[in-house]
Amino acid sequence: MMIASNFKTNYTRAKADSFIKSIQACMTRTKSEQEVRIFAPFTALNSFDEVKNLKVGAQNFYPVQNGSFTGEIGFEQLEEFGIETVLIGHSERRHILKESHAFIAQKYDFAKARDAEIIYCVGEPAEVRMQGIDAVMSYLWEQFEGIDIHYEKLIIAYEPVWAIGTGLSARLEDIEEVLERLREKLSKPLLYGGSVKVENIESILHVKECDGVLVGTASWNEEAFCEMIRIADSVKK
Ligand SMILES: O=C(CO)COP(=O)(O)O
Repeated sequence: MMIASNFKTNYTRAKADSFIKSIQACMTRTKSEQEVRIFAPFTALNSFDEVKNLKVGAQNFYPVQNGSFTGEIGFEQLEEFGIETVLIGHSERRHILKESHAFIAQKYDFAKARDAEIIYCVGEPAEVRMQGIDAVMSYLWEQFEGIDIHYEKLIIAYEPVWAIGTGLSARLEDIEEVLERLREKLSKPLLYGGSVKVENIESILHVKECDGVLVGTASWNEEAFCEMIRIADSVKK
């Protein structure tokens, strides 16, 4: 399974380096078999390759190799650190930073053309959830418009917007229902994100179509993130 941490706009370079080295040690000590990803801020990127199943990824990028786009980070700047996994379509980029779906799809195609691993994020806002599962699925499938769902290195993260950062994850039956409906058309790994923490990760990972988690807040504590990885190692599916 995949256990991913999204640092969002947190951690200095020094603290991120210490965190990542701590997780490397944790995975070596526990002989973890999980695929672990840490999405650190750009300033914290470096080449961390001591543990084969731990990769540091980028939370964002501008869809060019390089060029004249003041303030942006292109793929050339990611490749310098051996970054080969990216987040695309996170709800905070869609709803806070107002990134259009067309631009998200453009980033997707760019990353795919560079053979990057992509964690593609989808999720509905509360007002859609209140209209019921059919409205939720209609909203989610719109987020796949123009997205190659057969791309070999695609991983999908279902993150209901209303569960992100609230401390209240979606109910297990809601997670199961959405993942099962996504599975009707998608063959790639399905992650859940939205207030995952030590206390609920085991039950979430036992959800039938759940192949892992994408964690924000609770993963910013290295002991907690190491414990989540250990719990994932204990889950037999
Ligand atoms: O956005 C998320 C991961 O990308 C989830 O954040 P929280 O775990 O803080 O709800």
